[in-house]
This record gives sequence, C-alpha cells and structure tokens, in this order.
Amino acid sequence: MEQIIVKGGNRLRGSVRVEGAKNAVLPVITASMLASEGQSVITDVPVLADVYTINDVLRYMNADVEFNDQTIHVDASQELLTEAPFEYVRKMRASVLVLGPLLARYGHANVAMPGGCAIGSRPIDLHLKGFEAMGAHVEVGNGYVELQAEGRLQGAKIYLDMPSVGATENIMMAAVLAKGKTVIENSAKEPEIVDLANFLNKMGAKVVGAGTETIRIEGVEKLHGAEHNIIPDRVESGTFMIASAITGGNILIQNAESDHLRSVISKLEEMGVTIFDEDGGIRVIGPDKMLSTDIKTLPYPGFPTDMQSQMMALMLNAYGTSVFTETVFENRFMHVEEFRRMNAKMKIEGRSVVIEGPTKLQGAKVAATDLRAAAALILAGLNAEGHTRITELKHLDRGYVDLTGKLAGLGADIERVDENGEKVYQQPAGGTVSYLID
Ligand SMILES: CC(=O)N[C@H]1[C@@H](OP(=O)(O)OP(=O)(O)OC[C@H]2O[C@@H](n3ccc(=O)[nH]c3=O)[C@H](O)[C@@H]2O)O[C@H](CO)[C@@H](O)[C@@H]1O
Ligand SMILES: C=C(OP(=O)(O)O)C(=O)O
Repeated sequence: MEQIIVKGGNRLRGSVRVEGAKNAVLPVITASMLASEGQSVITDVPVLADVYTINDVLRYMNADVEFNDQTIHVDASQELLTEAPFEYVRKMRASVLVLGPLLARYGHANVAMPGGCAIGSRPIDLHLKGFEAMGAHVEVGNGYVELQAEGRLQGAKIYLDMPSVGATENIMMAAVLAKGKTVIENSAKEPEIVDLANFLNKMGAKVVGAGTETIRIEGVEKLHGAEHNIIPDRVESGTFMIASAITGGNILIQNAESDHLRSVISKLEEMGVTIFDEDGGIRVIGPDKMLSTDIKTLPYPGFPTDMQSQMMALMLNAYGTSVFTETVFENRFMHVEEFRRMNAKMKIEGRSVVIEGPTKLQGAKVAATDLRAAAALILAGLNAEGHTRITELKHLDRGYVDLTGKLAGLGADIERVDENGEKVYQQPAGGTVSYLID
C-alpha cells in the first residue's frame, strides 16, 4: 500500500501552477456527448483518476475519446449506447452527469444509481425532478435509474429546492436540446456551472444567466463539437493557499483565480494571512501568529465544503477557539478522528466542530477518509512535529495531480513511497505526465 510521508517544519517558498478544475472538466466531458457532429477538444485537463473514469464511461458508450498532454479529444458523432453500468458509476458519483446528455440526445438513459459515500447520502432526486418536468418518465429499480421520453424533451420551469451543482448541470445539459424554453430557478452559481454553460454555448446552445440564480435555456435542434479550455481548480488553489499559511510560507500560486476564491481569501485574511493578486496568480504569505475564526460552509459564493477539512487543519494552528459548521453535506467530519490521532483538540457538536488552538500537532499514522481529507492530513503533517504517514491515497488521486511532487518543489519534506519503501514519482492515475521530484 502506498503512503505519503511528511516531516513537518519547513516553510514553503516558490511558485506552483494549479491545474484545470476537476469539477469543471467532468461535466464538460459528459456535455461533449451532446454533439451529433464534429469533435470537441478540451484543454488544460488535469491528469486525474476521475478523468480516466469518466473517459472510460464515454468509451463504454461508444464515443471516441483520446487523452494526451492534458488535452482530450471527444468524437461522439456516431450512435451512442444509452447505458452506464454499476462497475463504472460506483467509482465516481459524477458519472450521473451522463443522464442529462443521453436523455437530451436519445430520449433514453439507463444508469446505475451512484449510492452514498463517505461525505453523505447524496441523493439525485432534484436531477430526476427536473427531467420529469421536461417530460421524461423516471423509473428507479434494481439499483438503476431509467429515463424515457416520448420524442424531444419539452422546456419547463424548474425550481430547485436547493442549489445543487450536479442537478443544475444535468438539467442544463438536458434542456439545451429540448423544445422551447427552460428556466432553472434557485440554480447553483459555482464557477464550474459558468464554465459548462460557456462550453455548451460554444457547441451551439443558447444558455444565459449561468452564475446567477436563474438560468434560461432556449433549446436548439442539434449541437456540434467545440474547443474549450478548463477554468483553474479553485480547490487546488485554496489547498496551496493553506499550505503557505500553515507553514508561515510565501508562495505564488500561478493560474489561480482570486474571483473564484473570495470567501476563502476573506477568511484567511481574517486569520492573519497576507494575500494579493500578482502576475496572473495569487501570492500568499503566512503570518507568524494565526488567529481563530468561525466558518460555515454554504453553496457558492459561500465558503466551499470542498475546502472545509483543509481549513480545519489551519484552524488547529490558530490562537483561540474556532467553530466550523458544515451545512452542505450531513457527514463530512470523518477526518476529525484522524486529526485527533495527531493530538488535535477538537469536538464534534451536531453539524459543527469546535477546535481549540493552537495545538502542537504530532506526526502519526493516519488514513485519508475522502478526497479533501487526504489533502487536509498532508497539510496538518506540514505543521506537525516528526513524521506523518498518510494512507488510502486512492482518494487523493481522484482530485490532486501530484500534490506530493508540487509540495516537495516548494520545499516541503515529503515523499510518496510504495509498500517496499521505494519512492513513487508518478501519479498512479497512469497518465502521460510525470512529475520528477529532484
Ligand atoms: C463533481 C462535482 O462537481 N462535485 C462537487 C458537487 O457535488 P454534487 O453536485 O454532488 O453536490 P450538490 O451540490 O448536488 O449537493 C449539495 C447538497 O444537495 C443535496 N442534494 C443534491 C442533489 C439532489 O438531487 N438532492 C439532494 O438532496 C446533496 O446531498 C448535498 O447535501 O458540488 C458539491 C457541493 O459544492 C461539491 O462538494 C462537490 O465537489
Ligand atoms: C466531493 C468532491 O467530489 P465528488 O463530488 O466528485 O465526490 C470533491 O471534489 O471534494
């Protein structure tokens, strides 16, 4: 079993470039299935396990997908299968994002239910409610969801009970080929929604209002392939911001977009971190003394749940009591137990965690419980006495490209080793990119 070994204490310095966003590229790849003519070319694609998974789902459905040099070519102009079996969907929840495109193009989709995961039950009822409003018949049984429409979908007015990112994306992708106008109210406003809308519009769709709470879509007869460059990953950017803050470092995070990180920047500044835009990126300088704060996760533009565990690692270092309240997912505190192994003083109270700081963290053997928890444990390790060993790296590889190599490049004492203790230099996602640690 591979593990990452971090020895705390080094101040990080230098610059690092963030990748294209995982949560933007996954829906863009599924949207490329909507093109009945031409090829789509997607650039600045992160070489991640999740990207390999979604590519395999598309290939299973008969699309031609090539992935080289952070660029994906998709040709979906031939007839596609309208099914996605459990073997594929279980690896990654975002596979449900094939539902909207398949339903829009073929009036049919039969896809395994994604099920729950370590951060909560994560139902897809809002996606299905949207499809039904557009005229699809929905049947759920034997672990599958089957959608069937008579002819073309019909544009509809859809109000989302909560601004679900996935439901907004799926309904948007279904609506672009529907007859007439669709209005999605209380839609998610995340930058990844805007990125998807931009890609759809390049394909010939008519989507307006993405990034606001009302999205309007005028259905068109057909769509064609398009070229698209993926927006920078705001969660990877935020993770490096905390790496700098937690080590009292000074890092330039290139390609990071501060407009997408307002809530994170504002909280870090409150804690004493210095942050400013510089040369197409963000410079982050850690303070000598970190101050405590309270945070509540919320849909965008609120504080992102995907930054909750990393920020908690930083709060362990702050003077005073911090309270972190999670409102987006009902069970995203699994990492708290792992932090406690490192001597953290924290207590779960309902949907909040109370953190007493500062704690002199001690290196320990810990297991990643989900993707962002993996990053958070590494961050805590950067600030702990002695060695921290992090296992269950499959979670990390879903969403971070060579985090070990990048942190080592910034001066961290960190390495990834296999079961024989041999250094591992390449992402196990198995891409064409390898990052050398000197
Ligand atoms: C691939 C991707 O982009 N993943 C992101 C996406 O996940 P995802 O799209 O799954 O997250 P949602 O915004 O849909 O989920 C938010 C909340 O709504 C609930 N819900 C959602 C849909 C539904 O039909 N019914 C329902 O009750 C969920 O259980 C959760 O409590 O947004 C999350 C919230 O910012 C992020 O943490 C994930 O990293
Ligand atoms: C929860 C996440 O992703 P997913 O929705 O793919 O599980 C994440 O990116 O932190």
